[in-house]
Amino acid sequence: MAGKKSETPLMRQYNEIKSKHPDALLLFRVGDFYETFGQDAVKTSKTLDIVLTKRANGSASEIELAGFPHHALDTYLPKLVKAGHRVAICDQLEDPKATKTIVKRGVTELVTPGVTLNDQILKSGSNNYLAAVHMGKDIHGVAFADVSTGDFVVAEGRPEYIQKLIQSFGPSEVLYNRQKRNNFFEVYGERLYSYALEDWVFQSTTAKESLTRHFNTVNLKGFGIEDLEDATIAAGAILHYLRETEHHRLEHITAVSRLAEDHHVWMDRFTIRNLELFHSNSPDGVALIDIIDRTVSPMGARLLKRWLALPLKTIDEIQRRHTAVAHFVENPHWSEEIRDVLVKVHDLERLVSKLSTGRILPRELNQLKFGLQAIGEIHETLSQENAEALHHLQSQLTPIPELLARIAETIEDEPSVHVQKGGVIRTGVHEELDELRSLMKSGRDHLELIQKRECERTGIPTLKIAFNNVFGYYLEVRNTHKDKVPPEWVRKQTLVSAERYITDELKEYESKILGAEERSLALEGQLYEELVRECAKYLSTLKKNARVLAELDVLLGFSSLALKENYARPEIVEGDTIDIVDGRHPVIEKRLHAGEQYVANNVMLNREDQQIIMITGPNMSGKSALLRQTALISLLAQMGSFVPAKEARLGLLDKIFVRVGASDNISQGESTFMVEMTETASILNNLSENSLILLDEIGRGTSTYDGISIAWAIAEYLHEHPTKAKTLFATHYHELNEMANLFPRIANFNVSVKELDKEVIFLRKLVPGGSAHSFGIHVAGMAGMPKYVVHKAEKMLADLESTREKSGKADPSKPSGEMQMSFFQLDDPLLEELRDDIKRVEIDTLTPVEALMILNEMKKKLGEA
Ligand SMILES: Nc1ncnc2c1ncn2[C@@H]1O[C@H](COP(=O)(O)OP(=O)(O)OP(=O)(O)O)[C@@H](O)[C@H]1O
Repeated sequence: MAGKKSETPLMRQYNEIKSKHPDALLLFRVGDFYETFGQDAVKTSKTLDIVLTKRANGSASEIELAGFPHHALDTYLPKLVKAGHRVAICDQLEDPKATKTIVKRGVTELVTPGVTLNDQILKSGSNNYLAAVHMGKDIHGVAFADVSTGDFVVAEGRPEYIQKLIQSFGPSEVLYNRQKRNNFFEVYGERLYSYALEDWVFQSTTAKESLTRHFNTVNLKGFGIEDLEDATIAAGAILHYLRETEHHRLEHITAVSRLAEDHHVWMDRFTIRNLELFHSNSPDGVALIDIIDRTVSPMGARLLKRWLALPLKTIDEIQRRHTAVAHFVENPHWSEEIRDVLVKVHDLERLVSKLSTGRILPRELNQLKFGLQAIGEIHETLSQENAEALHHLQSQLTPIPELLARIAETIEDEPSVHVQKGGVIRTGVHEELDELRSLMKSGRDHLELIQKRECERTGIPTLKIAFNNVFGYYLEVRNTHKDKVPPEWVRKQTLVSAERYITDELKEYESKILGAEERSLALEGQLYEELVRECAKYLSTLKKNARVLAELDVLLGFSSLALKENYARPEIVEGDTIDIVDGRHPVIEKRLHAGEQYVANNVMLNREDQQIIMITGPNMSGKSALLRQTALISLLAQMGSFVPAKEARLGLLDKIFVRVGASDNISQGESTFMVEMTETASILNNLSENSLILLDEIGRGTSTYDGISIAWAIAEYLHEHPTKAKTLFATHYHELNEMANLFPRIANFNVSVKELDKEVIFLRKLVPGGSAHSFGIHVAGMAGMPKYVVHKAEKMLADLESTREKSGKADPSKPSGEMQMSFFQLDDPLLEELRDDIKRVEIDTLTPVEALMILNEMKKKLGEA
């Protein structure tokens, strides 16, 4: 305990530092070791599988202890952080030799899952985001920062939007306001790695001050976030946390940018999950990103993820990307050459961050050199091509030949790992350094001469000169030759089989050599720092270059994908058509067994005459694949990629919704019908004219009639809704085929199968028309059900169908008067008035209280009638 009299000074110092970081594991540097004590030691020994010991705590009490050598930090730190610990690294802040009292110590870095620059913790192709969420009254603000790349973005909007962003960005750590803990977990769930900050951090003025101070600006107007109060507060919380974790050199965070909700295609988190964009939903599955990622640099891989999470909505920008990809596709050899150069760029973005924080290693400076070389070459190649499509990239790429030359002239080709070890700065860079080095060399040469001379003089053949830290250079004599040692040698140490001696001459040269060495190392360190500072002047140009190279990498990746997988350039058109010829599912087509061929299909949707396609077909026929491929083709197109189809004419989408009937999600433990309905309800409340909606077996989470009725009602709602959102509805309720007769913009298609002697052969071709029955029993047979079960089921079905036909009841496909009546076609005057009331309501600006008042008003009208 702090302040206890019996405590050793070391433990007193430890306790004092630990009290400032109670929730972090404190790695306390003692000599060559990092030590942990008490509960920290218990956790550390468990996580790292190292020995837990006990030692007297300077008093009668004992304390647990676990430690490891300081050079093992790179191995152990990632393990601790990946196990979910926050780790405070406490170093010795002064040379122990320079002080007579206890060495000064302090925390130099607090490493948490969301804040780290450690290459062993970071994944090269992914960003490592720290997020902060500020929950305003109705609007939430979010900020994402990746200290390893300098990325810093903010957004604000309704909680669903922020949830979706959090899902897309996948932060490693999320900061929130301790006072709003319950609310935070209610909205964002318990699965995130989160950390609570105090309420005062989430204040508008504090945040603004901290941001303007960081960016050295008067206000935040230049970043376009001035009016985003909640987002600004979140961004402020991030900066606060970075300071708290001892990250003070953040010059590489050069700007904060705003993610505008209306700039990108809206996909909610259910859609992202159901389309398996980033993760597959089955253990052995493959996600879309795994198929489309053909990038060759980590920066490209990260940018691709960003593009996939945020597909574009502006025709010009999308077409600019397509045109560049087309250019690469048309010039494959030339493109491959650029890719070969890009491979050499390394992770320029992360190198820039290391520059800014001053933690760049000599060989990383050489990587920067190769990156600069590559930039020069690529710039040159792009300029020669002089293609309109590439102008945008070429014009933003800025070679920095002077910096390239400076690094090349200064750093050795094969420098040692740490500058403290020397051997980093080239000869010819600094006169004094060269002199010191030759002094060291001649000193060492002279030592060799001494050794030779004394060998001859004394007749000791095995005499050798060596060095240790305790008494410097010495002469070592094996015991057998002890008697030949001259009297002027001074004995320093006796070993089992040898003795060690020093001489005046040896010490004279030692001081020359050591003095030169010390001075030369100091000088190298100084020159290295100067170079790093010089490089840091180019931070923002380097960052911009990194960004351009990342974009180039992604576009080249798209072209490689297009060539290898036979993708075509989509035509982006004004209007609302989706017209895909011979479309394929990008992931499934790669996962078929040998000999199987993916069957391509056409899909045509528009708001005028084919708004909703009702797709029936037996289980396993390929309905889900068809639905998803339609969304994925649009999504790929709006990211800037070519698409797996022969042709595609695509009107821009602004929202994509995918919902899957409950039982398809059973593996995720979310099979309740309630989840299915909640997810679907959120689509119906967020429709837009350019939405694409995919409903896969919606309604099957409940009994058949319930399910058919709900599916029917949803399809009818979508048809009647003024947005006329394009919809693909997969179902094995063939009863829904009746809807095509009643609603002009609903069309029936089925995924065809051939029946041969009660065998079902999947043809996987989408053809017009409904299907007569559900084939479920055939599939049961295929699945190896005992024959008895299959026959019994066939008989039961036949019986049920004949009973139903006789009674003519409860079949929504033979609509009763009520079923046919559409909500929007009611002709009762009172209901009409109510309908008008509803239509007048402006949901966007409606407060809950106003909604209640309107409802009350309507109830009154109904009561009076
Ligand atoms: N067009 C296609 N060409 C070749 N194989 C396909 C095609 N579409 C689907 N498949 C194969 O069929 C399998 C089942 O497809 P899918 O899941 O789309 O069927 P489904 O009709 O939705 O079935 P369920 O109703 O049981 O969910 C896929 O995993 C894939 O292997």
